[in-house]
Amino acid sequence: MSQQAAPQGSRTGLFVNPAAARRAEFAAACGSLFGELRVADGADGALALPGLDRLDLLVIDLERFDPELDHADLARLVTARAGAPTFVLCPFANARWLPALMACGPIDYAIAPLDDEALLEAVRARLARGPAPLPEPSPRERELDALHALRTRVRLALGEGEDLAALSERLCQALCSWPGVAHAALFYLQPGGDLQLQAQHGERTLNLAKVLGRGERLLQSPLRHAFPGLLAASANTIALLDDLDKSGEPALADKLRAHGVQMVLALPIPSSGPGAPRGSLCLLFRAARRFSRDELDTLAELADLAAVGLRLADLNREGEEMLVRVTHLSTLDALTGIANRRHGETLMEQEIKRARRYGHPLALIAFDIDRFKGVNDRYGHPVGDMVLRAVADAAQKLVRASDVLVRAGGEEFQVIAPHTSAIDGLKVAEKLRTAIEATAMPGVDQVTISLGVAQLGEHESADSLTVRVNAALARAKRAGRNCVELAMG
Ligand SMILES: Nc1nc2c(ncn2[C@@H]2O[C@H](COP(=O)(O)OP(=O)(O)OP(=O)(O)O)[C@@H](O)[C@H]2O)c(=O)[nH]1
Repeated sequence: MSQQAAPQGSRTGLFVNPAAARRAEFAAACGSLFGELRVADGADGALALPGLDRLDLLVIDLERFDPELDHADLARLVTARAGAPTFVLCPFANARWLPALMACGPIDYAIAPLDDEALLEAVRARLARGPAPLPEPSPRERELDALHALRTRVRLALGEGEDLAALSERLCQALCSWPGVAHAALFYLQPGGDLQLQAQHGERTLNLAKVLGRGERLLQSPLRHAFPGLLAASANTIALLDDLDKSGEPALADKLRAHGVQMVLALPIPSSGPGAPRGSLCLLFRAARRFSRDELDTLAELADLAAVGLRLADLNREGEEMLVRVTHLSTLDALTGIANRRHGETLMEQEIKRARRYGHPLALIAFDIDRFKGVNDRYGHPVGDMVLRAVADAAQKLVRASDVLVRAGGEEFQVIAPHTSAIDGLKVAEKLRTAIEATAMPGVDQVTISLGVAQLGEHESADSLTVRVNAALARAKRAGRNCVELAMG
C-alpha cells in the first residue's frame, strides 16, 4: 500500500449520513477536496458500493444515527474498510460511539459541531496524511486492541438487557469476535435446576449438544469432568484444556478436532452470593495458544459482566411475571376466574367502538341467580360460592369464544356478545337459562337464572345499554324468574 496521499483531483471519498441536507452541506463544504465524492444515507448503501476499501477517505457523520439501532451496521462498515482511512464526525454529546467504532478498526475523528471551515481543514488534514492512518501496531498493542474490542462487544451485548436467551446468544456472538475463537457457548445453571446449554455460536457445523450427547441436565453428563464448559460450572473453576487428549475422553477429543477445535477454555460465571456459579462461558479455539495475564484478567472480567447480565435478565423476567400476575389480579374475578366488573366495562367500551366502526350489532345479556340469598342462608356461604363458580363455568362453556363473560357483582353476570342482534341475543339467553336449569349443583336444589337482553342502539352509551338491560332483567324477576325479557328500545 502506498504511503503517499493521492493528488487532490483524483481523490475519491464517501460521505455517509441519513439526512439529505447534511450530505448536501458536506458536499458544498468539502467537495473541492475530492475528484469524486459519493454520498450514502446509511451503512447498507455504503456497503453496497463497489470498491469501498479503495476509497481515499470514508467520512461517517454520526449526527442522526442512533447508537442502539445503527451500531451493528456502522461497525460492519468500519470493519469493511479494513484499516483504510476512515474519518468519523462524532456529536459531542454522543462520544460513546468512539470506543464502539474504534473496536472495529482504526478511525480518526473530530467532535461535532464544526463550522464549514474547521470541517474542511480537518478533512484536508486527514487526506494529506495518506492511507496509513496509524503506525503498524506491535503484537502487544494488537493483543490489547483485540481485548479492548472483545470487552466493548461484550458490554454492548449485555447493554441491550433482554431475556436470557437473547442475551446469551449475543454474548456468544461477541466472544466469537476474539481472534482464534471458533465457537463460543454459554452454559446456564437454572435456579434450583440443572445445567443446560443456553446458547452457542460460531462454527455452523458444530453443535455442542450433539458433541456432549445432550443439551440439558448436563451436571449428570458423564463428560462433566472432561469438558471445560461443564467442569467450570460444576467445580467453580477456570478449566483450560490446551490439548484435547488430556480430557481422557478420546471420542470427545475426536469430535471436537473434526470441527477444527484444538483447545477449550471455560470460566465460571459467578453467582451474586455464595454458592454454585450461575454457569460458564466456554471458548473453543482453532489452535492451542498461551494466554497473557491481561487476557486472563479480561476473560475473568467478562465472566463477571456476564453474571451481571444474567442477573438483569432474571430481574426483567421477574418484572414481566409480576406484571402478568398483577394484570391477572386486576382484570379477573378471584372466585370465578372470569372478567371482573372493571375489566368488563373496559371490554364493553372496546366492543362498542368496534361494533360502530364495522357496523355490526352488539348485544348485552345480564343474568342473575334466582333467590340466591336463600342458597346462602340454607347451605352456607361456601356452598353459595361453589354455586357461583358452577354457574360461571356452565355459562363460559356455552358462550362463543368471542363473547365476554363478566361477573358484574355478587350473583349478577353479563355476556357481552359482539356480532349479535337482539333476536340472536334472546336465543343465547334462552340457551343459558336452560343450561343452568339443567346443571346439577352438588348438594343444592335446582338453580335457575333470570335474564335481560338488549341490543346496542345507534348512538347509545355503555351506561344507557346497561340501564336498559338491567331494567329487562328486573322485569324477568317480576315475571316470576327463570325467564328471559327483551329490553325496550
Ligand atoms: N356465597 C356468595 N354469596 C354472595 C356473593 N356475592 C353476593 N352474594 C349473595 O348473593 C345474595 C343476593 O341476594 P339478593 O340480591 O337478595 O337476590 P336473590 O336472593 O338472588 O333474589 P333474586 O335476585 O330476587 O332472585 C346475597 O345474599 C349476597 O350475600 C359471593 O361472592 N358469594
